[in-house]
Order: sequence, then structure tokens, then C-alpha cells
Amino acid sequence: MKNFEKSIAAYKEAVRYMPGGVNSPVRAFSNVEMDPIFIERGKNQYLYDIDGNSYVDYVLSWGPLILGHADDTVISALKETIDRGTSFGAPTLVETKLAQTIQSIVPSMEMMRMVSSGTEATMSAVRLARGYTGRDKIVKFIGNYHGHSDSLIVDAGSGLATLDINTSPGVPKSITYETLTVPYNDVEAIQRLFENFGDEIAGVIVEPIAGNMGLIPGKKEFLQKLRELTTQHGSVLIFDEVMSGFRCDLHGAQGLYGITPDLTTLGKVVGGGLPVGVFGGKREIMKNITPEGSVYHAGTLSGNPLAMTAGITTLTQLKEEDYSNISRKLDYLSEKVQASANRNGIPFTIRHVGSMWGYFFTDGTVENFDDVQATNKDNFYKFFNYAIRNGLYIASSPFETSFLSTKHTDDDIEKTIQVFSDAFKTM
Ligand SMILES: Cc1ncc(COP(=O)(O)O)c(C=O)c1O
Ligand SMILES: NCC(=O)CCC(=O)O
Repeated sequence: MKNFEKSIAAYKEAVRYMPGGVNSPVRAFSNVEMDPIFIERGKNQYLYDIDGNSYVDYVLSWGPLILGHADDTVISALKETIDRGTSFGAPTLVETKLAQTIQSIVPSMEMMRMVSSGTEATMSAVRLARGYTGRDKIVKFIGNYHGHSDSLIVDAGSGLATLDINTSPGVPKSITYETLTVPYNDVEAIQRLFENFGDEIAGVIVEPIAGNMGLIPGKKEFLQKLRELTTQHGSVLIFDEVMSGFRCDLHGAQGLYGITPDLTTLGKVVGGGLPVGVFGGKREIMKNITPEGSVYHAGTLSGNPLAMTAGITTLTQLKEEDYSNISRKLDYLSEKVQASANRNGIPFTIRHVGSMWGYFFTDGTVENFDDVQATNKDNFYKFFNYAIRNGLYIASSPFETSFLSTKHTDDDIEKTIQVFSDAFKTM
């Protein structure tokens, strides 16, 4: 059993200075009845804490580190870049290079803007959809999470779902009034919404593969319906691929499903572990951004050279990657873990898309937020406690997704299957 003494002391100190001792609530291990673990370093698929414990990491900084921690190529590119300075607030060649690299992988992004987080990317995409259409209403889906901007923390997943809140004090009602929410994967509900409000809807934002209420892939007919309705009503379709981008497939969910949105938002993997978000899409829409157009967007550190370098180096390596290797490992993991749950009589469902994976303690179907709410969360938290004490660093909430990196080995997978099996026996 692991000793967490130094992390416990570090957390006592941290809570004096930061609310909950953290800089993002999902790190606080709410609900899992232990203090968060303080990290000392990471290398490839492994994480090392300040007490000297090591973990096979399936959080990977909540998604970005598809090449694992401190990938040698990314680190050496960063070292070379940092000697020339860290930020200029003026154009650099690396910004165009990252844009070209992204476009070669996600061709629907005819033009784009770099920002510093996924939140900024989705916030700016929503403003652009409103500015472009001259309409105010935005549609989002219950349990999807698009960062913490005012318009989008309505019926949201991730930390809000973990903490059991559906929006936040401080967001004016007049703003959330313009955000319409409907159940995910519900073709009839979205059809009805468009019948009632169609011509007032500026845009629809969706996680095409939802990863913030556990992992729930969008159904193809649902995403096709969104494409059809937005086209019909002159609304902007925004695929929020902050999580799914370069993860479910090199070309994101839009590549996987063959459905092209008007705008796409990216984050996480696109920054290779440094702070990057991107929004982009049709030239006709993007040219409305300042200074070409009048929809305002800016950022002191947008397009930061270190962040661009990490992104370019990561994406360039991913272009050479065979994603089926990742899928094969998760196919095997899923098959073995599911079989073990069945043998132990534990209601359980495990799934993955590309390098995103997740599980629910239920044997029912899980297609939307209500379905997740009906799963057995006590078992989830019991499993988490067992896993972390036995060397797996894994998403700490049923409203999150776990990830795999290109560095995880067959041995890591075998160890992980064993931890699941042993944990099931204790339940
Ligand atoms: C789909 C999605 N959109 C947006 C965000 C917000 O990104 P960030 O945390 O970088 O602001 C996240 C994750 O946090 C996300 O998963
Ligand atoms: N799935 C949710 C996130 O990735 C968010 C991470 C954070 O807010 O720290």
C-alpha cells in the first residue's frame, strides 16, 4: 500500500492559498475521500509523486499528453526554442506552421486562430457564431462540457457534474437564457427545438464524442441531424473537439464520422502539453474575426512560440502514428476487464474510441447524462480508491474520460487488467 504522507502535508499548505488547494477543481479528488496527490515528475506513461510512488498514468494531464510525459522529441524542440525567447507579442513563423499542420490533418479548418485554452476557443467560437449570424441563442447538450465561459456552463458535465451543480453563481440569468439545452443523442428533442426556435439559433455546439460525462460517443444519426438542421436554419455547427481532436482518430470525430462542421474548436493534444486552444473553420465565417472583420478576439500569449512548438512537434509525430496500435491495446483491455466484471457479477460497461476510454458501473445502456446519473457511483469511487493505491492514476470521477498514450505497453495493460480484476473481487 502506498504512503501519501508528503502529499497530505503539501495539500494542507496549498489549501491556505488556493481555493480547494488547486487551480482547477477536477484535481481536488472531490468525492473520492482522499487528498490529491502532488506530482513530482512524469516520463512517458508514468507519473511519480512527491512521496516516491509511481503510477501508470491514464489521465495524461486530462488528455493532452498523447505521446506521454516529457516526450524526448517535444522536449528537445522546446529546449531549442526557449533559448530564443519565450514570447514576442508579434508574428512568428511557428504560428503559420502549426496552422498549416492542423489544416493538413483537419481540412475543414480553412482559417483558424490560436488561443491559450479550450475555454477560450469555445468562448470565441460562440461569439463568432453569434456575430456571424446576428442571432443570440446557442444550443448545447446536457452533460457536454465546453470550458467555463458564461454561456457554456449550463447543464454542463465534468467538474460541474462531479460537484453536482449545473451552472454557477455569477453567471447572469440574461446570458444563460440564451443557452438552450437538450439531451445528448436525442434526435427528436433537437428536431423539436429547431421547430420552435430554429431561426433564432446562432449555433449548436457539441462534443461529437462526449468525454465529460464519462465517455459517450455521439450516434451518427444524431450528429447527421445536427448537420442537417443547422444547414437548413442557417445556424453555425460547432464541433468541440478539444478532447476528441487527434485522440479518437488522427482526424478527430469529424474524420471518424465523415461529418463536416462549420467551426471546430481544439485544445489539449494540439498544444502537446502546453497551453493552446484553437478555433477555426470556414473562411467565410472566420474572416469576420478582427482585424479582418469586427468580431473581437485577442490574446497577449495567443500563438506563444513555446506552445506552438510543442503542438507542431506533437502533431508531426502523430501523423506517422498507427492509431490502430492504440485501439488494439484498448480492445484487449476492454475485453479482459469486461469478462472479469462479468465473472465477479459486477454490473459494468467499458468502452473506447481511439485513445479515449471509459467505464460505467452499470449493465444498462449509457447514451446521455441521465443514463450516467443512474450508474453506480459508489462502485466507481470504490474502484478509484483501490486503483490509485495500486498504481493506476485514473480519472477520479464518473463524469470524466481516461486516455491512453502511444507509450503505454502491453505490460502496462496486463497490470491494469489485474488491478481491475483484484478490485472487482473486493466489491
Ligand atoms: C470538450 C471540451 N471543451 C472544452 C474544454 C475546456 O478546455 P480548457 O480546460 O483547456 O479550458 C474541455 C476540457 O476541459 C473539454 O473537454
Ligand atoms: N474533462 C474535463 C477536463 O479535462 C477539464 C480539466 C480541468 O478543468 O482541469
